[in-house]
Amino acid sequence: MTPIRFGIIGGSGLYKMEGLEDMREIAVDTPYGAPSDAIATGTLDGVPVAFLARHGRSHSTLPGDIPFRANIWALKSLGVDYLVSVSAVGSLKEALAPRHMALPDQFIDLTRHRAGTFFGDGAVAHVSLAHPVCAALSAALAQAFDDCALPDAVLHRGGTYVCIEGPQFSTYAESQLYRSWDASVIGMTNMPEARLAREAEIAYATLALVTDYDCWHEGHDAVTADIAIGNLMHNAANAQRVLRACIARLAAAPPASKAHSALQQALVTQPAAMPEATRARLAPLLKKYL
Ligand SMILES: CSC[C@H]1O[C@H](OP(=O)(O)O)[C@H](O)[C@@H]1O
Ligand SMILES: Nc1ncnc2[nH]cnc12
Repeated sequence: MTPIRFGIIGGSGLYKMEGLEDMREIAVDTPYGAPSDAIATGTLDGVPVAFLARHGRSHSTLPGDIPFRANIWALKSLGVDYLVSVSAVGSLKEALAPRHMALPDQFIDLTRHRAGTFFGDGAVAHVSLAHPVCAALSAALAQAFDDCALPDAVLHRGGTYVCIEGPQFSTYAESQLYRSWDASVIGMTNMPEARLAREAEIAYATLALVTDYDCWHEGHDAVTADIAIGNLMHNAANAQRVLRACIARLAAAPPASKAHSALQQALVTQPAAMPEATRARLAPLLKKYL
């Protein structure tokens, strides 16, 4: 099968990709079970793309129950090496208002109960997460945003995304704590997604859609799911346009990404020394190192 290099994970409010032609749904079986949903493959303006709804198309999976390893493994096995994650986020800064967009470039991972690595079972690797977002992919998203010239749309470049376990939103004290860390946005899903993408040598970047001011802002009600989804619906069409423009840019000139060689200096156990079953499980990740 021809590799599908460009992947999109849609979060809250983004359950399908508009404009996907010759669409086929693929139920990928992985060593980590089934992904969140069937993966929709097709072409966007002639470019092969794979789309996956992170919580399932009917939004029935909690953030902590998302099969992150199955999702990333499945996309990797299709050939994805550039992955754009779309996520609803709360704002931790006055300047990032609801309905703005942001391109976070750092994460603080406060999740507690999620499987966060493909390695283990006789295979040791330590990838670098110093720069968890692919700068080139994020730049392509920023350029795509400019290409679209969306009236009234605002994009913030950079910033730190705090990933909480959820599913409850934060307490006021927690929200103030994250603000004191100078974090920009808060969500429940980008970790361990970003760390697994790095282990799979997939360039990863998040297009964050600001839906609320969490619960710290005196002039705004504390976030509820209804508030978040309501604001997101206003932004979903814009997000789809930015994604489409981004894919066109990437296809025209796929940028170099350090993520594509993340395992080169990370593998401690050589594949030949790994148990056969582990090597088989990691095959899509290790292919070029075997
Ligand atoms: C419905 S608001 C809370 C929900 O939205 C975000 O999900 P995603 O990143 O998939 O858009 C947030 O992390 C929560 O899961
Ligand atoms: N305030 C918030 N906290 C966590 N996840 C969110 N997703 C959207 N808004 C959020």
